[in-house]
This record gives sequence, structure tokens and C-alpha cells, in this order.
Amino acid sequence: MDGAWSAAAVRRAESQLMAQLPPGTLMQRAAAGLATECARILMQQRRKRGTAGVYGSTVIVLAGPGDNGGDALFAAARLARRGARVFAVPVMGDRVHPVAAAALTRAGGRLVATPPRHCDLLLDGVLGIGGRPGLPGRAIDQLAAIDADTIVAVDVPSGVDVDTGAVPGSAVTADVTVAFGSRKPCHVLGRAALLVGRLVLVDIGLAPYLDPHPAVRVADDGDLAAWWHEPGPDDDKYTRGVVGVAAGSERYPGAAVLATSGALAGPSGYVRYAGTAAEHVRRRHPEVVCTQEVKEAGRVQAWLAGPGFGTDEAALAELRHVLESPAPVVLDADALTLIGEYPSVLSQREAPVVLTPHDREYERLYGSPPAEDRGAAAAVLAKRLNCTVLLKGHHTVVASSDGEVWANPTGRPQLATAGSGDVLAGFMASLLASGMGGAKAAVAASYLHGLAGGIAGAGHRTVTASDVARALPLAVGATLTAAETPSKRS
Ligand SMILES: NC(=O)C1=CN([C@@H]2O[C@H](COP(=O)(O)OP(=O)(O)OC[C@H]3O[C@@H](n4cnc5c(N)ncnc54)[C@H](O)[C@@H]3O)[C@@H](O)[C@H]2O)[C@@H](O)CC1
Ligand SMILES: Nc1ncnc2c1ncn2[C@@H]1O[C@H](COP(=O)(O)OP(=O)(O)O)[C@@H](O)[C@H]1O
Ligand SMILES: [K+]
Repeated sequence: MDGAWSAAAVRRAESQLMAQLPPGTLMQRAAAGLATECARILMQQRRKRGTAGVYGSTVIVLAGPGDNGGDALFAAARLARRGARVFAVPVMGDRVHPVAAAALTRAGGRLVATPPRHCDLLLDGVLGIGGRPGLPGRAIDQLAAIDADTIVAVDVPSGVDVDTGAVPGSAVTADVTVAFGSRKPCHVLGRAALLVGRLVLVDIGLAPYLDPHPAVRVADDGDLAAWWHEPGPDDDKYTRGVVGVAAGSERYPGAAVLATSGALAGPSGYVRYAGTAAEHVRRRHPEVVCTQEVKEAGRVQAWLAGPGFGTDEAALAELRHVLESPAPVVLDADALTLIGEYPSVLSQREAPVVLTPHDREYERLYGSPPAEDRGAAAAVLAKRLNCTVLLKGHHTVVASSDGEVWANPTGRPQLATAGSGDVLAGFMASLLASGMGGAKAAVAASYLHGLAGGIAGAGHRTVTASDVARALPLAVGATLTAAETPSKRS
């Protein structure tokens, strides 16, 4: 498991580490890592044009008053020593890190008020973890005036809310963000995560000092492999878990077909379907055992209820039957609308429940749209309803009722296609049926669903929900294989 640590937690870890080191060591480690990445970028982009590497390139630094500006200026000094033409623009009056500015000048760089209009690389050293959201006006003006081939954000894209990922004002949009010591929540949550570009982590020796509980957790291939239930020689189709799908209707049979496609891609050994779209499911998936109603379906180890099954009396009755079961349950789509109208149907529930709202469904459940701090938004709903909440979006968030927050690192906008959520929900129910806990199943399902979107959409291919379902087994295979050989995927 990886994670993202708040600014305060990073500062605590940094001060412990700094106490062990000569003054300035940490900033030099950060600057060295940053300069190495910048040199790599310059060499790559200039090689494409047939020009030399760092030598002769133009680098502009937007320098704020704090240590973030210090990192940028020290890194730029290293580039200047390799022959880059460096121009540093102080963006808050003339306040800049004095020692770093002197180092840049000694290396041949210049502090200027008006830099060239074009550069190979722009370093955003305006604000780091000490930044409040929003950018000073001079930084906004410079960003608009300079045409940069590549924008590299130092530690975080300046202007974002570091701890929540909210972007309430102006902020830098980076091509690459070079982060020091650890991820911060803005790298993985909310609109800020869209401004990060490619994230590069520079190791400055912080890891042993970081709190073992990050503010936001981020799953990796190893977690997925540890949680995944591979069938053993003594398993049979029942011991692998039976998943029940209560979805679809005569009007929306597709939801039943897609939700069962998702369930079939998961680790459970048996998929039952209960609903009025049984004929469609049978035709498409002969493996699925179908009944018309939930109470005829027999025992399952987990249920999915909701996609396309309507919000009328009959649907409410089916939802009540599902919730009477002692098995864990995923509630999606129409089931979320019903829960918003009749919250009392959840009150007797003891077995785990996972709710999978997108923003409009969240509003139906919570009474107002999710806050820009999407981690907190998911967590308050999870606590109020005593459920796991998977809040969908470009960076899906999972929160458990006890306050654990996970950010999903996979996925791409092609997943925003009708029925893709039905596939996700069916797949998640299969993970629950295999014995995975509520939060882990939600985290694992969004992780693998995101990868499946990437596989289905590789090479700019268009993607349908059926494509995502077909790609899920490939995503599972790639993840479990990568966990066996970690060097194969970074
Ligand atoms: N603490 C350490 O040991 C290390 C810190 N490092 C760097 O230090 C950074 C943090 O540096 P600082 O704590 O100096 O903070 P920042 O460099 O983020 O800047 C804080 C300054 O900006 C002002 N400010 C904040 N938000 C503003 C806004 N929206 N508009 C105008 N002014 C604003 C503040 O009043 C303060 O003067 C990290 O992000 C990282 O880049 C690295 O060098 C690694 C080591
Ligand atoms: N812009 C986006 N970038 C990445 N993933 C997205 C984006 N928009 C939606 N998604 C994902 O696509 C899926 C859509 O689910 P949902 O809205 O329930 O669709 P449907 O109800 O049609 O099945 C979710 O997994 C969501 O996280
Ligand atoms: K920055």
C-alpha cells in the first residue's frame, strides 16, 4: 500500500529527518532530484528536434518566497552549470529564497522581471506545501505570457489545496510534477490530481519518518494480489463464493447483462441472476443461473442490487429482500435512489454495504452535492450511513465508515460510457462474494475497472461497457502477474 500524506504530516517527518542531517541537506537532495528529472526532460525533447541536451536550452523559474522557490532555484542553478540559459522571475515582490538565488546567480543564471516569451522548460516554484489555494497575480500573468514546451511543478502544482485536492482559484497545470519524499493528497484527489501531469517521486529519505497511516491510501498491484482469492485444489464453485445480481428490468435488460458480465469477470465461482431480464441474461451468459425474483434465488455470499431495476414498488420490495440477506451487498444506481427516498431500509442492516454513487446520486443520498474535498465528502456519507462509499469520478474515492480514505490511481475518461458503472458494480459484488471486505472490494474493483478501461481503450480506441467487461480478466491477469514480478510495471 502506498499513500499520500498531509502537509502537516510531511513537515513533522521532515523536521525529524532534518534533525539528523547537516543544514540544507534535504533541500539539496530535493534540488538534485528535480534537476535530474528536468535534465532528462530537456534531453528527450531536444533530441527529438535534433539539438543538443541541457546546454543551450532556455529554462524559466517562477520563484515564490519560500522553500519551494528555493528548491526550484537550486535545481535551476544545477541546470545553469550544465549550460542552460536560466531566467528566474520573483513572483511575490522581490522575496525569493536568498541562498538559492545567490547560488543561481553564481552559476550564471539571472533574476529578471521580464523573461523571454518562450522556453524549453518552465519550473513552477511558486508555492509548495506551505501554499494556500490560489496564485499571486504576477504568477498568473507570467503563466499566461510564457510559452513553455514543458511545465514542471515543484512538489505540487502551485495554487491547489494540498491537503484536499480542491482547486478553488487559479492553479498551475503541469506536464510533470516532481514531488519530494511522498505523495500529498492533491496528487491523487479531486481537480488538483488533473493538474499534476506525470508524477515523479524523488526519494529524500523521508519514508522511515512518515506516519504509518497516510491521510489517503493508494492501492498497488501488491495489495490487489494479497487480497485476491485464487482458487485452491480444495475449492469448488460454492467455496469460491456465489454472487447474486438483482438488476435490470424489461425496460432496461442491458443493465442486467452488463452487471452479470462484471460479476462473471470476478473471482467468485457462481453467478445467480434474479429479475425480469432473465431471458436476456441467459441468452448472453449461459453460465448464469437465473430466477425471476430475489427470494427464489437461493443462498449467495454477496448481492448486487440496483442497476436498471427501477424505483417502483416492485423494485423496493426486491431491494428489501436483498437487504434481509445476511450477505454483504453492493447498492448501485436505482437502489441508491431508493435509499435516498427510504433511508430506513438500511437501518436494520448489520452485514457490510457498499454504496457506489456518482455526484448526482451522492446528492440524492446526502442532500447536497459532494464537497470539493472529495475524500471528506465520501467519508461523511460513509459515516452517516455506516456503509462503505465509492464516490465515482475521474479520480474515484473510497471511504469506509471508520474514516479510512482511498484514492484510486487508475482509470481514464473513456470509462464515462453508459453501463460502465453496471460492470463495475457486478465485478465488485463478485469480489465481496469471494470473501474480500467491503472497502477492499471497492478499492480493488475501481483499480481493476480503471485498468480494464486502459486496456480496452489502448491506442485511442473507443470503449463500450461491454469492452470494459471483456478487458477485466486481462486487467486481473496483468495485475497479479506484475505483483509476482514487480519490476515489470512501475
Ligand atoms: N521542509 C523541508 O525540509 C523541505 C522542504 N522542501 C520544499 O519546501 C516547500 C515548502 O516550503 P515553505 O514551507 O517555505 O512554503 P512555500 O514555499 O509553499 O511558500 C510559503 C510562502 O508563500 C506564502 N503564501 C502561501 N500561499 C500563498 C498564496 N496563495 N498567495 C501568496 N502567498 C502565499 C506564505 O505566506 C509563505 O511566505 C515544499 O513544498 C518543498 O518544495 C524541500 O526542499 C524538501 C525539504
Ligand atoms: N471523466 C472520467 N474519467 C475517468 N473515469 C470516469 C470519468 N467519468 C466517469 N468515470 C468512471 O466511469 C464509470 C461510470 O459509472 P456510472 O456513472 O455509474 O455509469 P452507468 O450508470 O452508465 O453505468 C465509473 O467507474 C466512473 O468512475
Ligand atoms: K510548486
